[in-house]
Amino acid sequence: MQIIFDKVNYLYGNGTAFERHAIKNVSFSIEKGEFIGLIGHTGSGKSTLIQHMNGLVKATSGHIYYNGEDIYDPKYNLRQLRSKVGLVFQYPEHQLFETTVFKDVIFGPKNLGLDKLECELRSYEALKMVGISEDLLDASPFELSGGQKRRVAIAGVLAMKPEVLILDEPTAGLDPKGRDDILEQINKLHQESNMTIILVTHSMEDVANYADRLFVMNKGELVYQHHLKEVFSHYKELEAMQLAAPQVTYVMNALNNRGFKIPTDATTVTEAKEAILKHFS
Ligand SMILES: Nc1ncnc2c1ncn2[C@@H]1O[C@H](COP(=O)(O)OP(=O)(O)OP(=O)(O)O)[C@@H](O)[C@H]1O
Repeated sequence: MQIIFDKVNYLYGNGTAFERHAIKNVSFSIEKGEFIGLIGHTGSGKSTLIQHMNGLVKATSGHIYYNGEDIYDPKYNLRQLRSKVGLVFQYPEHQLFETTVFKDVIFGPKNLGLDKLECELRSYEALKMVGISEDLLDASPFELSGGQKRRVAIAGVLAMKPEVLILDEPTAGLDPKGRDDILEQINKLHQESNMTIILVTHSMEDVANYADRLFVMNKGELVYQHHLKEVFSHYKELEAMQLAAPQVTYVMNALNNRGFKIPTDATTVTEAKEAILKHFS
């Protein structure tokens, strides 16, 4: 699996008085098994960018390659791309509509035209992956808690067996426990099945805990696409984009500025604790 964007531009309302240049000359590649955190201020273009990845939105100019194939080639099978690149929208539970949890999850694989047994197996597997227990399979999705509903919605995408899972703000509106549960499940999927994950979030702490590389969007441009530690070392530039590094980056830099020669690249509380203990022992 590989996704390549080559100088992609997108204009909403192209050629009209309402024209808006939402994606500006964006180029990158994503390899199999990466966990990418995608961050950026409101309106920076994150949602527009991810909708290019499964062909929902077509670039105004530029090229996108999936496994080396140009997705804008007239012969390219976009339907197949959509089953390989699973997109979980913000508040996906708003799209639950079936009478039972199981019927909702099996809807996607059925739509792919797979045989009944395969659809059922995939649905059981997907529900297991997101931690929904068997006693809930016949429940109405509307009887579930907010976190459970969201997990059912994610299972519906996983049942299509995507190679890439893109999640747009999967923790929005959940309580702290619901947030942690969802992120842990996503991380487990990444670790156990080496699934490529693209996580859109406003939380630096979330990306610091889980992502390998960080994509930072600012006013339609992709300004960083590096390893976490590299990006957070530019915390002053991030602030200028109305973003911030994780709290520990500030603590470590403040300690350093006061003469404690501690490495400043810790991104999680655990790493910071270890660096501080090492310094003082
Ligand atoms: N349907 C649309 N028509 C016109 N302009 C749009 C449309 N959707 C988004 N935009 C504009 O395109 C730009 C990028 O929007 P986008 O939703 O991709 O940003 P975002 O980073 O995902 O924001 P958020 O964090 O609020 O979800 C913004 O300036 C937005 O106003």
